[in-house]
Amino acid sequence: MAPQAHFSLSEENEEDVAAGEHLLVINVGEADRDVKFRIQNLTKKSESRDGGGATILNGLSVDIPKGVIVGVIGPSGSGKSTLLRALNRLWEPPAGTVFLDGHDIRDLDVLSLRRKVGMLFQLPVLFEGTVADNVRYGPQLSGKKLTDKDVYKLLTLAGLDSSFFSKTGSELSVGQAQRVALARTLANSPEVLLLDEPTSALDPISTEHIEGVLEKLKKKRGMTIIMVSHSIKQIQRIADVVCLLVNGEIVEVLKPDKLSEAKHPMALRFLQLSS
Ligand SMILES: Nc1ncnc2c1ncn2[C@@H]1O[C@H](COP(=O)(O)OP(=O)(O)OP(=O)(O)O)[C@@H](O)[C@H]1O
Repeated sequence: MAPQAHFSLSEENEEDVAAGEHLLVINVGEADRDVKFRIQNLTKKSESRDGGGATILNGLSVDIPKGVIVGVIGPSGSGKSTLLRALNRLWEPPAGTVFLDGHDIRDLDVLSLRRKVGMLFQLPVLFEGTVADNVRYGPQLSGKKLTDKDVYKLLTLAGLDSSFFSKTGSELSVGQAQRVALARTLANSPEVLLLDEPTSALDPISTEHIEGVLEKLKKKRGMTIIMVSHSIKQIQRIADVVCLLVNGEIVEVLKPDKLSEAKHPMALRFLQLSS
């Protein structure tokens, strides 16, 4: 059964609060649920010659539990993509700020990190060659050749039938290409999926397909999914918890059906204008 998501501002952990860390805890109603990602005082400034760049992420701290779908929403420029990109080192977070299963991601081999933590972007970019070539790409990098059957299985998982196997990128709609990109990511057997507005360029049917796949991945494989979306409705359909990001800080963590209870003035304004 899907966890009953609820949120608490961490009065539970006074030591952490005293240390100024982990003020926000995502609690999914199971006390011993493992933390998949621990983000601890993550800060990023834009680069400037005088060293005094603008703050993009501002001491962000949050624990992401295993096997949940976390929605990340917030105004444009609030740092959502920057946060996602830190989690598989598309930019290097400072040491001691991002932990996967308790390991500082800076200490992990970057390619194996990216296999474990797959990412899907707003617009799919397929490599040259067939759909099957694309799906085989990741495992091939680590010396593993997927059989045709493996490829068919992955296509099915991503909601595509066998007729797509030999097609090339130019023969696909954006929605179909996004599902191929998903199959290609899933070929690496990731434990976490980072999704940066994965359906914003898709029609409602393709969107429904992708959302269905994500829910299945969570339920059947216990995958942890962190999804940035501008669609409050989408977040309400599939997320277990929602992080509201404003000016590089997570200002609220709420259940999707409790978004109207947000207290932060900017978060409230954003939610009012988005609904
Ligand atoms: N490498 C960089 N150098 C300088 N500034 C950057 C860099 N990357 C992002 N920014 C700035 O950081 C801020 C946050 O950007 P980010 O793309 O993370 O926001 P976002 O919340 O995902 O926005 P959107 O919803 O519009 O996609 C923006 O002001 C952006 O211009």
